[in-house]
Amino acid sequence: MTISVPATSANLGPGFDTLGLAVDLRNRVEFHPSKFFSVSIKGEGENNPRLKGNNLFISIFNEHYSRLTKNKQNFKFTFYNQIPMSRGLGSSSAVIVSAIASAHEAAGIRVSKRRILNHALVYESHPDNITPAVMGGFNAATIEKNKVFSQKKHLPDYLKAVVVIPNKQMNTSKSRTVLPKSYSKENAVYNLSHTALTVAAFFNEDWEMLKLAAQDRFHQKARMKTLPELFSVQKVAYESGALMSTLSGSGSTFFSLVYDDDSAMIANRMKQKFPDFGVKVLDFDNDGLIIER
Ligand SMILES: Nc1ncnc2c1ncn2[C@@H]1O[C@H](COP(=O)(O)OP(=O)(O)O)[C@@H](O)[C@H]1O
Ligand SMILES: N[C@@H](CCOP(=O)(O)O)C(=O)O
Repeated sequence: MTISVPATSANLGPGFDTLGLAVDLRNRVEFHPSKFFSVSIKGEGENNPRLKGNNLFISIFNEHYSRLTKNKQNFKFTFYNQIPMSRGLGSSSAVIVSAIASAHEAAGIRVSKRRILNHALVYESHPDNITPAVMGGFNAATIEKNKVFSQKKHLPDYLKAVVVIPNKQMNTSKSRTVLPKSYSKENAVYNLSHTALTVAAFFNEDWEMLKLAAQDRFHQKARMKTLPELFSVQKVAYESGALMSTLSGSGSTFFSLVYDDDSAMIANRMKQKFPDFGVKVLDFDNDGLIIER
């Protein structure tokens, strides 16, 4: 059995804990029952000994597998990881979603994507990464009574993501501690109106509106100050024609949405200006969680 889940870019400027989209960079896991438990990792995390044992995936998988089957069974897991960890591309969401889906598959129980998403909320309290990780595309999401309610927009092929990935890791829970404890009414209204406009621009495919809409007063500045080159990354992205350019999740990656025709030029500019950072041009992902039986 193979399960794969895409990377995600959350917040998209003003939509803190609300907006997110999926990009075509996937973590894939293959597994089968085995006499002995084993973990093999290829790609991101392959040199991290902490991931070879009871990592986040394994603990969530075990929790769900024993809840569903009341059995103890060993599995051999092989992970093919493309999503860099703690860089704001939703690696933890991908792991959470794939562990829950894998446990259901291993137990022979078919569940809806919506059910998997609601289980994922137990491990990640904000829905902006887990929703596109499960559903694909652009999503606006909220939580009511411990359930995720969301709306998805399919993203067209003529748009691409240019992601600039610094070496510096930014742990999400740590990065949430640098945020203000409260916001003025003026700033709250600012983010509310810009989030509404961002959502409308995505749904109406008014891409030229995104630069204005995707401005934020809640979280980006405080986080970007911990890696000030990110201000230059955003400036170069906009000078080069990016349609929107925002801190990806809690960082450190910077996400730009661009026209396909501009993507190679913008990526090359980024590579020239920021030679120490990784730069990738990615398709958007409209599938989310994929289960191959
Ligand atoms: N492939 C993976 N396998 C196991 N655990 C992972 C993997 N990717 C991420 N994690 C877990 O998620 C944590 C990173 O989560 P977080 O700081 O929220 O970063 P991100 O922005 O990438 O989601 C890692 O420290 C690790 O515990
Ligand atoms: N809304 C969250 C998003 C975190 O995304 P991640 O990819 O950095 O885990 C936040 O801003 O903290």
